Formats: sequence, C-alpha cells, structure tokens
Amino acid sequence: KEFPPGPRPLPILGNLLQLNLKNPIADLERLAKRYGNVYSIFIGKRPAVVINGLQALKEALVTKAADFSGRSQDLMVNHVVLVKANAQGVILADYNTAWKEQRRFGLMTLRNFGLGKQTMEQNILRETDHITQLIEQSVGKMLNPQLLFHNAASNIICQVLFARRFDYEDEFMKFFVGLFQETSKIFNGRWGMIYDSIPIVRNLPLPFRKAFELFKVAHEKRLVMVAENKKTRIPGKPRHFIDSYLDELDKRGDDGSSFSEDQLCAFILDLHFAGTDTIANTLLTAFLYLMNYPKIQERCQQEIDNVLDEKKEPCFEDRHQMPYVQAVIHEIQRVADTVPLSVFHCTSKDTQLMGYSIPKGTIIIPNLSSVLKEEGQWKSPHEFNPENFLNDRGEFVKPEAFVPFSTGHRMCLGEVLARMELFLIVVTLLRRFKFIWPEDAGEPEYTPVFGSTQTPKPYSMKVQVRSRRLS
Ligand code: HEM
Repeated sequence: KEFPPGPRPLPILGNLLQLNLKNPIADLERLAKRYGNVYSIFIGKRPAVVINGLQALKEALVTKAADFSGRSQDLMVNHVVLVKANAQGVILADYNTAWKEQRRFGLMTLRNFGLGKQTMEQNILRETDHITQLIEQSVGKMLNPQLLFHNAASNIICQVLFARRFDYEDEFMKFFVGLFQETSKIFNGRWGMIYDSIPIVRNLPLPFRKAFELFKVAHEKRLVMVAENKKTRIPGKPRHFIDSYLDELDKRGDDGSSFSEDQLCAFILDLHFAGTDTIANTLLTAFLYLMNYPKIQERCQQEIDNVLDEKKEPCFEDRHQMPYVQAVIHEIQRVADTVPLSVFHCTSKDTQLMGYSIPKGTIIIPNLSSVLKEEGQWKSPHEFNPENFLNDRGEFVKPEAFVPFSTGHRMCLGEVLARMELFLIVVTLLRRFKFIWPEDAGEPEYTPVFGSTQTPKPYSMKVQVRSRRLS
C-alpha cells in the first residue's frame, strides 16, 4: 500500500510555490481533481495529507477517529500558543488523556453555565439587545458591521468565562477582538505557511512575529484576570468557567492530572478565540447574503412574524416552528465556510485511508470546504439556496455533508452555543430591521478573505426599522 500521491515537492520548500498562499482553496480543489480525494502535499519537509469529500472525511474522522484525531505539535500555531503558557489548552492538545480530561470538563462546564438552559439564551438576548440599540442609532446612515458582531460574540463567550460583559470601547475588548482578527489570518495564511515550511526563517523579523507578540500580551492579561478573580472567589460556589476550573484544581490537588493554572489560561483563550471569530464571521456572511437576496430576507421575516406574533423575544425552541429560517441559517453557514480547513489533525498511529498508507505523525488537512460544496451532496452546491436544507414538504432537513463544525472526536466543542447564538441573533435582528445593500455599493464580493477562519470583505449596510420594540 502506498502513501497518497501528490504534486512533486521541492527540496526545503515542499509544495509551497505550487499553492496560492493568499487563498489555497482553489488550488486544493484543482489538486483533488488531478490526484483524487486523498492526496499529499509537503509543508517544507513535512508530509501532509489533504482529505476531500464526505466519504474520505468520514472514514478518517469518524470510522478511524482513534487514528486521525491527533494534533501536530510543531506548527507555528503551537509555538505561538506556547510562547508563554506552558500548556496547549484543548484546541491544540494532542489526542491523549490530557485532551480528553480538558474537553470533558469544558463540555460539562458549558452545560452548567447555561447551555440548554435559559441563562445562556438570556445572555445572548441581552447582548443582541445591545447591538439592536447600536443599529437603531445607525438608521438612515451607513453602518459597517465589522466590529459590531465581533464585539457581541466576544461578550457572549466572556459571560461564560468571567460572568461579565465589556463595553465595546473597553481596552480589554479591543485588544482581544483585534488579536483574533489579526492572528486568524496569519496562522493558515501566507506567513504561517512560510513559517511552517522553512524553519530557518523563524527567528527573522517577518510579519508572523506579530502573532507571538500579541499572544504574549494576551497571556499576561489572562494571568491578571485569573489573579483578580481569585480575590473574590468563594470555593465551591462557581460563578463562571474560571471559578469552576479553580474548584476542579482544588479537588484534584497533585493527582498528576492535566489540570493546572497554565492549562486554565490556555483554555480560556481557546474558548474566547474560537467563540468570537467564528460566530462574528458567520454573522457577517449572513447579512451580506440577506441584503443581496431580499426575497429570502422577506420570507424569513414573514415566518418570524407569524411564529413570534406578540411574543417579546424569541427562544431557541422557536426554531422548530421556523423551518425556512433554519434552512437559511444553515445555508449561510454552508456558504460562509468559516473554518475551511478545520484545525489540522495528525495521525496518532500508522494507518490507512481509502486504500492508502499514512504513517504516524502525518499532518492531516480536513478540507471541510470541499464537503460543503461537494457535487452529489447538495441540490445546489455552487449557489446560495436555502432549498439545500428543505425537503419537498418544506421541512428542514440537514444533509450529512453539513460539516462546518467538522465531525468525529474533535468536532467543535461550542457547536450548541454557536447554533443558539446564530439563531437568536439573526431572528431578533431580522424581526426588527430590514437590511439593505446600499445602491452605490456595487456588486457584492462573496469570496471571503482566507485564513484559519474566513472573513467576508468589509462592507457597509443600510438599515430600516420594520417593527416596534415589544415590552
Ligand atoms: C459558527 C461557529 C463555529 C464554527 C463554524 C466552528 C468550527 C470548528 C471547527 C471546524 C473545529 C475543528 C474541529 C476539528 O478539529 O475537527 C472547531 C473546534 C473547536 N471549537 Fe468551534 N466553531 C464555532 C464556534 C465555536 C464556539 C462558539 C466555541 C466556544 C464555546 C468553539 C470552541 C471550539 C473548541 C474548544 C474546539 C476544539 C475542539 C477539540 O480540539 O477537541 N467553537 N470548531
């Protein structure tokens, strides 16, 4: 059995020059046409296997999850995270007991702080009320929503982590939102690929140093946050994620487990990062499309008005009465393609995939983007069309190829929170406002800016009030 085929690598550079480093998605698609759904590329000297299409993705991440759920430990992103913290958190932790312990704790704590309960919905609605007020102030003017959604998403996850929200002008808020926006474009972007491919350039003063500097400052800020929190904490009475983690640390003492304050700092940065940039970029995509497909926007508004009627605000349960809105939100996530190459995985043992041999330690690139627009899986793979999620009776259905959160053991830990946020924010804003693409804005640009998370190119919107506030 052979290693997957792929373009011939150059010494030292690997396949660096054969990929458009600004946005390699089209090149990865071209290579799949030439070499098939499982092929190899070289990141410098290191082999990586790119997995395309649902069948191969499922075989790797679900059927053979135990072999394919590791994380490479020597990419730029690992070095950046480790620059100060002595721990990898959960996103970058390898597939081992430490990751399992941290992930289980994370899921349980998210549940305790309101997932599936009213508290989380209330937090989301409160933040949505805040952005509603800011949008109201922009009626009749041009509004750039770029920071608005990042600030809102950041505050929602901050409620879980610290039980507090920040003013949008607060330095803490501005620093972290800026950090997420900037570094998410460096990691899988051109400079990240150069760093990963050519080790001798790593100490040069190139743009990737910025990520190291920002993460150093981020770590200092986390330490202050944890220290301040300790002053007011009452053991056994957790108010938020940090308290719960410190309680767990007390309980475990020196039991040799993976729980530590370094881990805590890395974990809260993971959740804050993953919970902000993904949601904000999906919301930016949502309103870009809704403005440019006004009929779809109106149909959503009709359904929302019918279901909510005189109800003051929506709740997550309302989604079951709103199949069209559900279909639209899922279609937005499909075209938003927010995390196109997932987080890279790594094989944890010698294994096989679709008949090929893949040795332990090989970087695995799950090309989620390829599945989200795979022909044969969708009614309209290359168009924005909510029918992709509706059956003949107009009921909401979710095809198996809907994998924006990935699949298998490493699947997104924040999926439920993300779905709740997207539904409550989109429904609340569409109920209250009509969003209009400005006449002088020209043709919309749908191709996003590539990165570990993708962002729509900046745009402005016009807003009209369409319903009164209910009390
Ligand atoms: C639209 C929103 C979101 C999308 C599209 C998304 C997507 C993803 C993807 C593709 C992965 C990688 C999975 C893999 O390695 O196979 C991931 C991992 C992760 N996500 Fe999300 N995510 C979203 C929101 C969130 C939120 C709100 C949180 C925080 C509560 C979060 C926390 C995480 C964490 C902690 C991981 C790492 C899981 C692990 O390695 O075990 N995500 N997400």
